[in-house]
Amino acid sequence: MSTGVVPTESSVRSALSKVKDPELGKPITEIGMVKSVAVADDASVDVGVYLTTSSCPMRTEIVSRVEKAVADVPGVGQVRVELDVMDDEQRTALRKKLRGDKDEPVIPFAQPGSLTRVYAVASGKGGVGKSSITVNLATALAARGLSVGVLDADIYGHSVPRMLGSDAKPTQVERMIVPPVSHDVKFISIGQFTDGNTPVTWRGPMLHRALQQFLADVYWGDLDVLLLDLPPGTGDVAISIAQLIPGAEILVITTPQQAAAEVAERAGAIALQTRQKILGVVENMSWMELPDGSRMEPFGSGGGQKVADRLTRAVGAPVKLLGQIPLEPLLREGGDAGTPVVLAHPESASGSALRAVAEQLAVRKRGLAGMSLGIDTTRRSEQPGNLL
Ligand SMILES: Nc1ncnc2c1ncn2[C@@H]1O[C@H](COP(=O)(O)OP(=O)(O)OP(=O)(O)O)[C@@H](O)[C@H]1O
Repeated sequence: MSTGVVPTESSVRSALSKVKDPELGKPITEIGMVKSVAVADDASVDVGVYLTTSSCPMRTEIVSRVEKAVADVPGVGQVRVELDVMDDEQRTALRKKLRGDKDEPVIPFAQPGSLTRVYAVASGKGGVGKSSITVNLATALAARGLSVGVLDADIYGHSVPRMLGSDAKPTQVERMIVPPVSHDVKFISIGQFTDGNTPVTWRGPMLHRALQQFLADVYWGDLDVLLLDLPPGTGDVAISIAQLIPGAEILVITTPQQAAAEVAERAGAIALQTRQKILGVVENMSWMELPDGSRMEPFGSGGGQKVADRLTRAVGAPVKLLGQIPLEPLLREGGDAGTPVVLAHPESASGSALRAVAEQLAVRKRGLAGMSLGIDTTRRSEQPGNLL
């Protein structure tokens, strides 16, 4: 581009300050990723960029962001990007910059004053669509401009990566784990740390430790919302979450079916023991629309409202049915293809219903919805996991 303007190193650096690392979400100039900038007489520019690790999965994206930003600087001719890898000292400096100088990482969401809303998505039974709903709510909230993370703690299913269409592995910078991003959602899954489809058979303490690590060692950045996809049932993980993030609120997923509603209600009742707040109930697979426009209810009706009513009575404050999601092939196809239905077909029946639930979560003011269950748990069963 010959505009007569001569590019300077400072104009190039100022353009680079607008380039963010795709995973860390920070300007590359701030986190020590710009190694060098050289502007030649012929107005071509050489930029040296440090990657955090040599196996950085985002290298192509980083190069293209840098090339584009520099090429847009008036007067710049050819742009060449040369990659290098940070040494240990640089990585330590980066980790300290992002996480502070603490030896033991803390769980940011458990700190007083944390602005991240943490929603634990729970169901009594497997297969009611908990992961599908988690992923759709996450991407719908991200599409609304919120900064969103998903922690897939479903040791039996860990289907979040597939539903988000990404098999990218997290990047490790010393002890800090940087989550991959798909559809603008940062995500970490137990599945990223195991081989293929090997079932995870961790129990109690090991699982607790893994969750603690995912919450403390993962660099989530400043999230507006963190969604946790819990394994079905209550048990160990729900108790761990309650201990690790006492402020997490429970979103209960059920189908309209009586039996599913009963177990979902018990899953919600775990909150009574852990004193967590219940955010609301979502009923999935509520009806199927037939070609003539009529609705068929393969799983019966009323389960979601029943769970909401029973939980309302149990906690003594309103628990709302936040939405009913129809059974629709597009939703399953979105999950299989890795593009959630709220993005692939936002106007579909299931897409609209899910977006309406996301809207309620997005506009929710902190501390207003959900109720603190001021119940003395000490006199209840000592083994809350036995509830189910
Ligand atoms: N409303 C829906 N319409 C069509 N298919 C759906 C719907 N909800 C979920 N499914 C499909 O049902 C299957 C189970 O859903 P999903 O994996 O989300 O359930 P889950 O409760 O997370 O299960 P698990 O706890 O076993 O991991 C998936 O194939 C998903 O695509």
